[in-house]
Amino acid sequence: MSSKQKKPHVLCIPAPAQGHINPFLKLAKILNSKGFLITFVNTEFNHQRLLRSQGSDALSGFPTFSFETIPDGLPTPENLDASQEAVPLCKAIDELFLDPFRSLLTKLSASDSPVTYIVADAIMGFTLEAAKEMDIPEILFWTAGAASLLCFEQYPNLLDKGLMPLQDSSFLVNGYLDTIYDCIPSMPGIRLKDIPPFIRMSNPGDDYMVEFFCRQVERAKTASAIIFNTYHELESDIFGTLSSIFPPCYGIGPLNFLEKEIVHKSLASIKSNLWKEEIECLKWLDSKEPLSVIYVNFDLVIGDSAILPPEFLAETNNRGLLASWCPQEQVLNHQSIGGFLTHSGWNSTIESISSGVPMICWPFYSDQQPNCWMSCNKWGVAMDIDVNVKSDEVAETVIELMNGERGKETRKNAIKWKIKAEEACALPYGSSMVNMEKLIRMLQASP
Ligand SMILES: O=c1ccn([C@@H]2O[C@H](COP(=O)(O)OP(=O)(O)O[C@H]3O[C@H](CO)[C@@H](O)[C@H](O)[C@H]3O)[C@@H](O)[C@H]2O)c(=O)[nH]1
Repeated sequence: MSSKQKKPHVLCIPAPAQGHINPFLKLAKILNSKGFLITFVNTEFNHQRLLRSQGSDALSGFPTFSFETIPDGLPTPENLDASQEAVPLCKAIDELFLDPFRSLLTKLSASDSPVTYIVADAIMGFTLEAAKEMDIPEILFWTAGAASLLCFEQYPNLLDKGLMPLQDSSFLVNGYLDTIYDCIPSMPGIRLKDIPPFIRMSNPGDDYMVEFFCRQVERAKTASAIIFNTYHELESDIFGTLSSIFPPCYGIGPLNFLEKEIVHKSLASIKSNLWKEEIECLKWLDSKEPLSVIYVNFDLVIGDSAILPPEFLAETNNRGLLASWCPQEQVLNHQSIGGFLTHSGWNSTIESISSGVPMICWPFYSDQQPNCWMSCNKWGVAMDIDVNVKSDEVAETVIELMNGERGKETRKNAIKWKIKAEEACALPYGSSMVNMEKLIRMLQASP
């Protein structure tokens, strides 16, 4: 047997969206640097997007790291650079992905180096079925924060208790959503409005997402382990509650820190941005005073670029810069950045925490509401913005974060959690480093 054949072979399969591909690719590069053969599976649509944004050679020529694709079964959208919509994508995942995934596994099984372990996105629960059929062990990766998994796990309880869905849309604004929901022991004080909002109103799209998440959460209970891009100290009590409901759960993040520590330089050209990065913004930031810039990114590129009113452009000319896709981790680590106005996607949250940058959270949907709640209430690293906010309140919050007393406190907390994140990723006994070693031993132990 050649040395290549002796290597354990891990297949990594993220859900087909930017916020899932990013942490998965970091994990895959870490595992590859630790000696694993890697097959990374994207949808054909996203693979083509990666080739367009990264260059046609960027993903090939790595002897132990290869990319494979499966079709998503969806019609090709008109705008090839738009995010795919959540409901049709989740339906496709549930109904169309299993067969092509099975065929891919069969093909790889017949090769010189069959797959020895699968690491699948927790919302790609269908993979567990194929893995079972082919007797390949599987670990799940929940790419959001650990707290959000607990919130989704509450969906059946919320329905059983009749707390959700709301009777009608008046309940969205009559104060009902401020009701404290005291059923999650490690999240005391969480309100109904902080629960992922698919469950609020009954309509075909949201009802589907509720069913989808209930199914994925139930399946996740049957995996051999679940990993998270978070660190134990950040969510220690949440991990305590998770352990009574789910298989062993491990925080192995922030992955951007472990990536820096472990990944071989030879893998540097493998990147996950689906959009081309506009790196010129870094030069612009160089010209700004320390802690003077607020970075705003909502990361919701669904249609064409936003059209901003000319008054806004005139007002911000010379003191603002608009970019459509930036190197976010570098931006957050730039000394001129004093705050981050974010939609509270988990990657943005953990990247901001690991850069010591305080946030203003303006969550849109899904796990973003619990991420916002944790950021503001548990970690004190953010201030939140209400959905029905007026522009002068946004301005007030930004000024408070950048210059006010509350802002100072929030920045102090953000720096504290950044230091704890560094400690979690430190060799040899940081909690995430130890968990990563556990994961590696698990993946090596497969038949
Ligand atoms: O100009 C940009 C904008 C974003 N990013 C990166 O893109 C990722 C965005 O991820 P995230 O902040 O998690 O947002 P979404 O893409 O919206 O993430 C989806 O997936 C996440 C992980 O499961 C969930 O937490 C979110 O709710 C869900 O919308 C991050 O790594 C950013 O660094 C850039 O590099 N440049």
